[in-house]
Amino acid sequence: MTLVPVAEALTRLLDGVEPLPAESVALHEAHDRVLAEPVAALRTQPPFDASAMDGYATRAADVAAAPARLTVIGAAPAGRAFDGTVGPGQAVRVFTGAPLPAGADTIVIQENVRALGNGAIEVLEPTAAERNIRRAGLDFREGDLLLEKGRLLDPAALSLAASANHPRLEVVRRPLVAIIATGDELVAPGDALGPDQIISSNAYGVAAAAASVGATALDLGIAADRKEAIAALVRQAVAAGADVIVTLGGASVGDHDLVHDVLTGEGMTLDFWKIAMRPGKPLMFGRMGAIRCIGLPGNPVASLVCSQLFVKPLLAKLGGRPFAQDIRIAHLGAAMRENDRREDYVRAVVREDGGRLVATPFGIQDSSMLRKLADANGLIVRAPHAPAAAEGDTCPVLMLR
Ligand SMILES: Nc1nc2c(c(=O)[nH]1)N[C@H]1C(S)=C(S)[C@@H](COP(=O)(O)OP(=O)(O)OC[C@H]3O[C@@H](n4cnc5c(N)ncnc54)[C@H](O)[C@@H]3O)O[C@H]1N2
Ligand code: MOO
Repeated sequence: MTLVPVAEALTRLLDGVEPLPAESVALHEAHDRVLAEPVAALRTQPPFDASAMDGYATRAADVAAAPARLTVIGAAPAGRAFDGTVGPGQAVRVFTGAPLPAGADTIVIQENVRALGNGAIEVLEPTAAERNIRRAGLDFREGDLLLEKGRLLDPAALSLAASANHPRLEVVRRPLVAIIATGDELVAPGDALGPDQIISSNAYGVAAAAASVGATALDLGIAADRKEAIAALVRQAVAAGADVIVTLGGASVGDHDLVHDVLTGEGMTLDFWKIAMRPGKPLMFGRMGAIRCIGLPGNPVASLVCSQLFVKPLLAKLGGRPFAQDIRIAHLGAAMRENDRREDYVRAVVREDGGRLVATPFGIQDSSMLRKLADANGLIVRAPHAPAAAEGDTCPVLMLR
Protein backbone atom coordinates (compact mmCIF):
# COMPACT_ATOMS: atom_id res chain seq x y z
CA MET A 1 0.00 0.00 0.00
CA THR A 2 1.37 3.45 -0.86
CA LEU A 3 1.54 5.79 2.04
CA VAL A 4 1.34 9.55 1.41
CA PRO A 5 4.55 11.31 2.53
CA VAL A 6 4.08 13.62 5.51
CA ALA A 7 4.97 16.83 3.64
CA GLU A 8 2.60 15.99 0.80
CA ALA A 9 -0.18 15.18 3.24
CA LEU A 10 0.22 18.59 4.86
CA THR A 11 0.25 20.35 1.49
CA ARG A 12 -2.94 18.58 0.46
CA LEU A 13 -4.56 19.33 3.80
CA LEU A 14 -3.80 23.06 3.52
CA ASP A 15 -4.55 23.33 -0.18
CA GLY A 16 -7.11 26.07 -0.88
CA VAL A 17 -7.57 26.94 2.80
CA GLU A 18 -8.39 30.63 3.23
CA PRO A 19 -9.00 32.57 6.43
CA LEU A 20 -12.64 32.40 7.52
CA PRO A 21 -14.94 35.42 7.01
CA ALA A 22 -14.75 38.41 9.33
CA GLU A 23 -16.96 39.19 12.28
CA SER A 24 -17.25 42.37 14.30
CA VAL A 25 -16.32 42.17 17.98
CA ALA A 26 -16.23 44.70 20.78
CA LEU A 27 -12.74 45.64 21.93
CA HIS A 28 -13.08 43.68 25.16
CA GLU A 29 -13.68 40.52 23.12
CA ALA A 30 -10.91 41.23 20.64
CA HIS A 31 -7.87 40.08 22.59
CA ASP A 32 -5.90 37.38 20.77
CA ARG A 33 -8.07 37.71 17.67
CA VAL A 34 -6.70 38.30 14.17
CA LEU A 35 -7.56 41.51 12.34
CA ALA A 36 -9.55 40.87 9.17
CA GLU A 37 -9.24 44.50 8.07
CA PRO A 38 -6.50 47.08 8.56
CA VAL A 39 -7.13 49.67 11.27
CA ALA A 40 -6.74 53.33 10.36
CA ALA A 41 -6.87 56.19 12.84
CA LEU A 42 -10.30 57.81 13.12
CA ARG A 43 -8.74 60.78 14.90
CA THR A 44 -5.43 62.49 15.56
CA GLN A 45 -3.63 61.72 18.82
CA PRO A 46 -3.00 63.84 20.72
CA PRO A 47 -5.75 65.88 19.10
CA PHE A 48 -4.25 69.15 20.40
CA ASP A 49 -0.86 70.38 21.56
CA ALA A 50 -0.64 69.05 25.11
CA SER A 51 1.46 69.34 28.22
CA ALA A 52 3.54 66.25 29.00
CA MET A 53 4.13 67.31 32.62
CA ASP A 54 2.53 68.93 35.63
CA GLY A 55 3.93 72.47 35.76
CA TYR A 56 3.56 75.88 34.21
CA ALA A 57 3.05 76.84 30.57
CA THR A 58 4.91 79.98 29.63
CA ARG A 59 6.99 81.70 26.94
CA ALA A 60 10.48 80.24 26.53
CA ALA A 61 11.79 83.79 26.05
CA ASP A 62 10.79 84.55 29.66
CA VAL A 63 12.55 81.53 31.19
CA ALA A 64 15.71 81.40 29.07
CA ALA A 65 17.58 82.50 32.21
CA ALA A 66 16.87 81.69 35.86
CA PRO A 67 15.72 82.75 38.30
CA ALA A 68 12.73 84.27 36.49
CA ARG A 69 9.59 85.69 38.06
CA LEU A 70 6.20 85.01 36.46
CA THR A 71 2.54 85.74 37.25
CA VAL A 72 0.11 82.81 37.13
CA ILE A 73 -3.03 83.91 35.26
CA GLY A 74 -5.06 80.70 35.28
CA ALA A 75 -5.09 76.91 35.13
CA ALA A 76 -5.67 74.13 32.57
CA PRO A 77 -6.38 70.70 34.01
CA ALA A 78 -6.50 67.67 31.67
CA GLY A 79 -9.75 67.86 29.71
CA ARG A 80 -10.25 71.62 29.94
CA ALA A 81 -8.31 74.24 27.99
CA PHE A 82 -7.34 77.65 29.37
CA ASP A 83 -9.25 80.13 27.28
CA GLY A 84 -6.85 83.09 27.45
CA THR A 85 -3.41 83.74 26.00
CA VAL A 86 -0.13 83.66 27.88
CA GLY A 87 1.61 87.02 27.53
CA PRO A 88 5.09 88.21 28.50
CA GLY A 89 5.90 87.53 32.16
CA GLN A 90 2.88 85.25 32.51
CA ALA A 91 2.31 81.53 33.14
CA VAL A 92 -0.66 79.12 33.30
CA ARG A 93 -0.80 76.22 35.73
CA VAL A 94 -1.04 73.03 33.62
CA PHE A 95 -1.36 69.34 34.30
CA THR A 96 -0.20 66.33 32.30
CA GLY A 97 -2.34 65.87 29.19
CA ALA A 98 -3.91 69.35 29.36
CA PRO A 99 -4.15 71.45 26.20
CA LEU A 100 -1.22 73.86 25.82
CA PRO A 101 -2.51 77.41 26.40
CA ALA A 102 -2.25 79.84 23.50
CA GLY A 103 0.89 81.96 23.60
CA ALA A 104 2.94 79.39 25.54
CA ASP A 105 5.77 77.45 23.90
CA THR A 106 7.32 75.64 26.85
CA ILE A 107 6.36 73.92 30.10
CA VAL A 108 8.41 74.44 33.27
CA ILE A 109 7.98 71.38 35.49
CA GLN A 110 6.66 72.19 38.94
CA GLU A 111 9.75 70.79 40.67
CA ASN A 112 11.69 73.72 39.14
CA VAL A 113 9.30 76.35 40.47
CA ARG A 114 8.93 78.05 43.84
CA ALA A 115 5.62 79.66 44.82
CA LEU A 116 6.06 83.23 46.01
CA GLY A 117 2.42 83.87 47.06
CA ASN A 118 -0.18 86.16 45.51
CA GLY A 119 -0.09 84.24 42.20
CA ALA A 120 3.61 84.85 41.64
CA ILE A 121 6.14 82.07 40.99
CA GLU A 122 9.89 81.94 40.62
CA VAL A 123 11.36 79.65 37.93
CA LEU A 124 14.58 78.13 39.29
CA GLU A 125 15.94 76.45 36.12
CA PRO A 126 16.22 77.88 32.60
CA THR A 127 13.80 76.04 30.28
CA ALA A 128 14.13 75.94 26.49
CA ALA A 129 11.32 76.18 23.96
CA GLU A 130 9.25 73.02 23.26
CA ARG A 131 10.21 71.36 26.54
CA ASN A 132 7.56 68.96 27.89
CA ILE A 133 5.14 69.62 25.03
CA ARG A 134 3.47 66.95 22.94
CA ARG A 135 2.45 68.49 19.67
CA ALA A 136 -0.84 67.41 18.06
CA GLY A 137 -0.41 64.19 16.06
CA LEU A 138 2.79 63.15 17.87
CA ASP A 139 1.44 59.60 18.15
CA PHE A 140 -0.63 59.42 14.94
CA ARG A 141 -2.81 61.44 12.61
CA GLU A 142 -6.34 60.79 11.38
CA GLY A 143 -6.18 58.40 8.43
CA ASP A 144 -2.81 56.87 9.37
CA LEU A 145 -2.65 53.07 8.92
CA LEU A 146 -2.03 51.83 12.46
CA LEU A 147 -2.48 48.05 12.32
CA GLU A 148 -2.15 45.72 9.36
CA LYS A 149 -4.69 43.12 8.36
CA GLY A 150 -3.61 39.80 9.89
CA ARG A 151 -2.23 41.41 13.06
CA LEU A 152 -2.79 39.42 16.23
CA LEU A 153 -4.52 41.71 18.70
CA ASP A 154 -2.21 41.91 21.68
CA PRO A 155 -2.52 44.42 24.54
CA ALA A 156 -0.67 47.23 22.76
CA ALA A 157 -2.65 46.75 19.54
CA LEU A 158 -5.94 46.83 21.47
CA SER A 159 -5.13 50.02 23.32
CA LEU A 160 -3.91 51.61 20.10
CA ALA A 161 -7.18 50.71 18.32
CA ALA A 162 -9.12 52.14 21.25
CA SER A 163 -7.13 55.38 21.24
CA ALA A 164 -7.83 55.67 17.51
CA ASN A 165 -11.55 55.62 18.48
CA HIS A 166 -12.57 52.15 17.31
CA PRO A 167 -15.14 50.63 19.71
CA ARG A 168 -15.29 47.43 17.62
CA LEU A 169 -12.94 45.62 15.26
CA GLU A 170 -13.36 43.31 12.29
CA VAL A 171 -11.63 40.05 13.12
CA VAL A 172 -11.34 36.65 11.49
CA ARG A 173 -13.99 34.31 12.82
CA ARG A 174 -12.54 31.63 15.06
CA PRO A 175 -12.58 28.20 13.42
CA LEU A 176 -15.00 25.78 15.09
CA VAL A 177 -13.66 22.26 15.37
CA ALA A 178 -16.02 19.48 16.38
CA ILE A 179 -14.35 16.50 18.03
CA ILE A 180 -15.92 13.06 17.95
CA ALA A 181 -14.42 10.11 19.82
CA THR A 182 -15.38 6.64 18.65
CA GLY A 183 -15.17 3.31 20.39
CA ASP A 184 -17.28 1.01 22.60
CA GLU A 185 -14.32 0.72 24.93
CA LEU A 186 -14.26 4.41 25.80
CA VAL A 187 -15.65 6.11 28.89
CA ALA A 188 -15.32 9.76 29.86
CA PRO A 189 -13.01 10.49 32.81
CA GLY A 190 -14.89 10.01 36.07
CA ASP A 191 -17.79 8.00 34.57
CA ALA A 192 -18.66 4.41 35.54
CA LEU A 193 -16.19 2.05 33.91
CA GLY A 194 -16.54 -1.59 32.85
CA PRO A 195 -13.63 -4.03 33.25
CA ASP A 196 -12.74 -3.94 29.54
CA GLN A 197 -13.05 -0.23 29.12
CA ILE A 198 -10.52 2.59 29.08
CA ILE A 199 -10.74 6.31 29.54
CA SER A 200 -11.39 8.49 26.52
CA SER A 201 -8.45 10.88 26.66
CA ASN A 202 -7.66 12.09 23.16
CA ALA A 203 -10.34 14.76 22.89
CA TYR A 204 -8.85 16.76 25.74
CA GLY A 205 -5.44 17.12 24.18
CA VAL A 206 -6.85 17.72 20.71
CA ALA A 207 -9.18 20.45 22.04
CA ALA A 208 -6.26 22.10 23.82
CA ALA A 209 -4.15 21.95 20.66
CA ALA A 210 -7.02 23.60 18.78
CA ALA A 211 -7.42 26.32 21.39
CA SER A 212 -3.69 27.04 21.28
CA VAL A 213 -4.10 28.29 17.71
CA GLY A 214 -7.24 30.28 18.41
CA ALA A 215 -9.89 27.75 17.44
CA THR A 216 -13.01 26.89 19.40
CA ALA A 217 -13.35 23.20 20.19
CA LEU A 218 -16.74 21.51 20.49
CA ASP A 219 -16.33 18.12 22.15
CA LEU A 220 -19.28 16.02 21.00
CA GLY A 221 -18.34 13.10 23.23
CA ILE A 222 -18.10 9.41 22.44
CA ALA A 223 -19.91 7.52 19.69
CA ALA A 224 -20.29 3.77 20.08
CA ASP A 225 -18.85 1.57 17.32
CA ARG A 226 -22.02 1.68 15.27
CA LYS A 227 -22.46 3.59 12.03
CA GLU A 228 -25.67 5.29 13.21
CA ALA A 229 -24.03 6.46 16.43
CA ILE A 230 -21.07 8.01 14.62
CA ALA A 231 -23.30 9.47 11.90
CA ALA A 232 -25.50 11.12 14.54
CA LEU A 233 -22.52 12.98 15.97
CA VAL A 234 -21.23 13.91 12.52
CA ARG A 235 -24.64 15.42 11.77
CA GLN A 236 -24.53 17.24 15.08
CA ALA A 237 -21.13 18.67 14.08
CA VAL A 238 -22.49 19.84 10.73
CA ALA A 239 -25.55 21.38 12.39
CA ALA A 240 -23.30 23.23 14.85
CA GLY A 241 -21.52 24.90 11.94
CA ALA A 242 -18.19 23.12 12.36
CA ASP A 243 -15.45 24.22 9.99
CA VAL A 244 -13.46 21.11 10.82
CA ILE A 245 -14.63 17.72 12.06
CA VAL A 246 -12.01 15.67 13.87
CA THR A 247 -12.78 12.05 14.57
CA LEU A 248 -10.72 10.01 16.99
CA GLY A 249 -10.03 6.36 16.35
CA GLY A 250 -11.70 3.96 14.02
CA ALA A 251 -9.36 5.09 11.24
CA SER A 252 -7.41 1.89 10.82
CA VAL A 253 -8.38 -1.42 9.30
CA GLY A 254 -10.14 -3.26 12.11
CA ASP A 255 -13.68 -4.64 11.86
CA HIS A 256 -14.98 -1.68 13.79
CA ASP A 257 -13.17 1.02 11.84
CA LEU A 258 -16.31 2.65 10.59
CA VAL A 259 -15.34 6.28 10.43
CA HIS A 260 -14.43 6.33 6.76
CA ASP A 261 -17.72 4.71 5.73
CA VAL A 262 -19.76 7.06 7.87
CA LEU A 263 -17.98 10.21 6.69
CA THR A 264 -18.26 9.29 3.02
CA GLY A 265 -21.89 8.34 3.63
CA GLU A 266 -22.44 11.85 4.99
CA GLY A 267 -20.93 13.38 1.86
CA MET A 268 -17.19 13.45 2.46
CA THR A 269 -14.87 13.14 -0.52
CA LEU A 270 -11.73 11.38 0.64
CA ASP A 271 -8.45 13.10 -0.19
CA PHE A 272 -6.00 10.72 1.48
CA TRP A 273 -5.98 7.93 4.02
CA LYS A 274 -2.76 6.40 5.42
CA ILE A 275 0.42 8.38 5.52
CA ALA A 276 4.09 7.49 5.82
CA MET A 277 4.37 8.55 9.42
CA ARG A 278 4.96 6.97 12.82
CA PRO A 279 2.91 7.49 14.87
CA GLY A 280 -0.08 8.41 12.78
CA LYS A 281 -0.19 6.07 9.81
CA PRO A 282 -4.00 5.79 9.59
CA LEU A 283 -4.53 9.56 9.28
CA MET A 284 -7.49 10.36 7.04
CA PHE A 285 -8.42 13.61 5.33
CA GLY A 286 -11.38 14.59 3.21
CA ARG A 287 -13.85 17.37 2.50
CA MET A 288 -17.57 17.53 3.08
CA GLY A 289 -18.48 20.69 1.18
CA ALA A 290 -16.60 23.46 2.97
CA ILE A 291 -16.02 21.29 6.05
CA ARG A 292 -12.65 19.64 6.38
CA CYS A 293 -12.67 16.22 8.00
CA ILE A 294 -9.63 14.81 9.72
CA GLY A 295 -9.69 11.26 10.97
CA LEU A 296 -7.08 10.97 13.69
CA PRO A 297 -5.73 7.57 14.66
CA GLY A 298 -7.02 6.30 17.96
CA ASN A 299 -3.71 5.63 19.64
CA PRO A 300 -3.37 8.61 21.98
CA VAL A 301 0.17 9.57 20.99
CA ALA A 302 -0.73 9.32 17.30
CA SER A 303 -3.76 11.55 17.90
CA LEU A 304 -1.73 14.23 19.60
CA VAL A 305 1.31 14.12 17.31
CA CYS A 306 -1.04 14.38 14.32
CA SER A 307 -2.80 17.30 16.03
CA GLN A 308 0.53 19.07 16.25
CA LEU A 309 1.48 18.29 12.67
CA PHE A 310 -1.85 18.62 10.87
CA VAL A 311 -4.74 19.91 12.98
CA LYS A 312 -2.93 22.95 14.32
CA PRO A 313 -1.62 24.19 10.93
CA LEU A 314 -5.08 23.74 9.39
CA LEU A 315 -6.88 25.60 12.16
CA ALA A 316 -4.25 28.34 12.23
CA LYS A 317 -4.65 28.92 8.51
CA LEU A 318 -8.45 29.01 8.77
CA GLY A 319 -8.07 31.51 11.59
CA GLY A 320 -5.64 33.70 9.63
CA ARG A 321 -2.77 33.06 12.04
CA PRO A 322 0.82 32.42 11.12
CA PHE A 323 1.98 29.01 12.31
CA ALA A 324 5.35 27.36 12.08
CA GLN A 325 6.68 24.31 13.84
CA ASP A 326 9.60 25.03 16.17
CA ILE A 327 12.26 22.85 14.57
CA ARG A 328 15.82 22.93 15.86
CA ILE A 329 18.98 21.01 15.23
CA ALA A 330 20.14 18.85 18.13
CA HIS A 331 22.71 16.14 18.75
CA LEU A 332 21.53 12.64 19.49
CA GLY A 333 21.94 11.59 23.10
CA ALA A 334 21.80 7.94 22.07
CA ALA A 335 22.35 5.93 18.90
CA MET A 336 19.28 5.26 16.73
CA ARG A 337 18.72 2.42 14.37
CA GLU A 338 17.97 2.64 10.67
CA ASN A 339 14.45 3.86 9.90
CA ASP A 340 11.85 2.16 7.73
CA ARG A 341 9.60 3.84 5.15
CA ARG A 342 7.59 5.90 7.67
CA GLU A 343 8.82 9.33 8.79
CA ASP A 344 9.32 8.81 12.50
CA TYR A 345 8.48 11.31 15.24
CA VAL A 346 10.41 9.98 18.18
CA ARG A 347 9.53 11.16 21.69
CA ALA A 348 12.64 12.63 23.30
CA VAL A 349 13.95 14.76 26.10
CA VAL A 350 15.79 17.74 24.68
CA ARG A 351 18.13 19.66 26.94
CA GLU A 352 20.90 22.14 26.58
CA ASP A 353 24.35 20.81 27.31
CA GLY A 354 27.43 23.00 26.97
CA GLY A 355 25.81 25.37 24.46
CA ARG A 356 24.31 22.67 22.25
CA LEU A 357 21.03 20.82 22.28
CA VAL A 358 21.05 17.14 23.06
CA ALA A 359 17.98 15.05 22.22
CA THR A 360 17.70 11.70 23.93
CA PRO A 361 14.96 9.39 22.67
CA PHE A 362 12.92 7.25 25.04
CA GLY A 363 13.71 3.56 24.66
CA ILE A 364 10.05 2.58 24.25
CA GLN A 365 8.03 4.48 21.66
CA ASP A 366 4.66 2.71 21.82
CA SER A 367 2.00 5.12 20.59
CA SER A 368 -0.34 4.32 23.45
CA MET A 369 2.04 5.81 26.03
CA LEU A 370 0.79 9.25 27.00
CA ARG A 371 3.10 9.49 29.97
CA LYS A 372 6.13 9.33 27.72
CA LEU A 373 4.60 11.96 25.46
CA ALA A 374 3.98 14.25 28.42
CA ASP A 375 7.56 13.69 29.60
CA ALA A 376 8.93 14.48 26.14
CA ASN A 377 9.61 18.08 25.19
CA GLY A 378 10.56 17.31 21.63
CA LEU A 379 10.16 14.86 18.77
CA ILE A 380 13.24 13.71 16.91
CA VAL A 381 12.31 13.67 13.23
CA ARG A 382 13.71 10.68 11.38
CA ALA A 383 13.32 10.77 7.62
CA PRO A 384 12.00 7.69 5.83
CA HIS A 385 14.84 5.18 5.40
CA ALA A 386 17.25 7.32 7.46
CA PRO A 387 20.40 5.28 8.05
CA ALA A 388 21.45 4.27 11.54
CA ALA A 389 22.71 7.26 13.53
CA ALA A 390 25.38 7.38 16.22
CA GLU A 391 25.24 9.23 19.52
CA GLY A 392 26.32 12.84 18.84
CA ASP A 393 25.05 12.90 15.25
CA THR A 394 22.86 15.88 14.43
CA CYS A 395 19.12 15.50 13.98
CA PRO A 396 16.13 17.81 13.51
CA VAL A 397 13.90 18.07 16.57
CA LEU A 398 10.35 19.40 16.62
CA MET A 399 10.00 21.14 19.95
CA LEU A 400 6.75 20.56 21.84
CA ARG A 401 7.36 22.93 24.73
N1 LIG B 1 -3.61 -4.63 11.25
C1 LIG B 1 -3.34 -3.34 11.52
N2 LIG B 1 -3.61 -2.88 12.74
C2 LIG B 1 -3.34 -1.61 13.05
C3 LIG B 1 -2.75 -0.78 12.09
C4 LIG B 1 -2.50 -1.27 10.82
O1 LIG B 1 -2.00 -0.57 9.92
N3 LIG B 1 -2.82 -2.56 10.57
N4 LIG B 1 -2.43 0.50 12.44
C5 LIG B 1 -2.12 0.71 13.83
C6 LIG B 1 -1.91 2.10 14.08
S1 LIG B 1 -0.52 2.77 13.43
C7 LIG B 1 -2.74 2.80 14.85
S2 LIG B 1 -2.39 4.43 15.28
C8 LIG B 1 -3.98 2.28 15.36
C9 LIG B 1 -5.08 3.28 15.09
O2 LIG B 1 -6.21 2.68 14.78
P1 LIG B 1 -7.60 3.40 14.82
O3 LIG B 1 -7.51 4.80 14.40
O4 LIG B 1 -8.54 2.55 14.10
O5 LIG B 1 -7.93 3.46 16.36
P2 LIG B 1 -8.75 2.45 17.26
O6 LIG B 1 -8.56 1.09 16.77
O7 LIG B 1 -10.12 2.95 17.39
O8 LIG B 1 -7.98 2.66 18.60
C10 LIG B 1 -6.63 2.37 18.76
C11 LIG B 1 -6.32 2.45 20.24
O9 LIG B 1 -6.52 3.77 20.67
C12 LIG B 1 -7.46 3.80 21.73
N5 LIG B 1 -8.30 4.96 21.59
C13 LIG B 1 -9.13 5.24 20.57
N6 LIG B 1 -9.76 6.40 20.78
C14 LIG B 1 -9.32 6.86 21.95
C15 LIG B 1 -9.62 8.02 22.71
N7 LIG B 1 -10.49 8.94 22.29
N8 LIG B 1 -8.96 8.19 23.87
C16 LIG B 1 -8.07 7.27 24.31
N9 LIG B 1 -7.76 6.17 23.63
C17 LIG B 1 -8.39 5.95 22.46
C18 LIG B 1 -8.24 2.55 21.57
O10 LIG B 1 -8.84 2.15 22.74
C19 LIG B 1 -7.19 1.58 21.09
O11 LIG B 1 -6.47 1.12 22.19
O12 LIG B 1 -4.27 1.03 14.80
C20 LIG B 1 -3.15 0.13 14.76
N10 LIG B 1 -3.59 -1.16 14.31
O1 MOO C 1 -0.03 5.65 14.16
MO1 MOO C 1 0.13 4.29 15.01
O2 MOO C 1 0.40 5.33 16.36
O3 MOO C 1 1.93 4.22 14.57
O4 MOO C 1 0.30 3.15 16.30
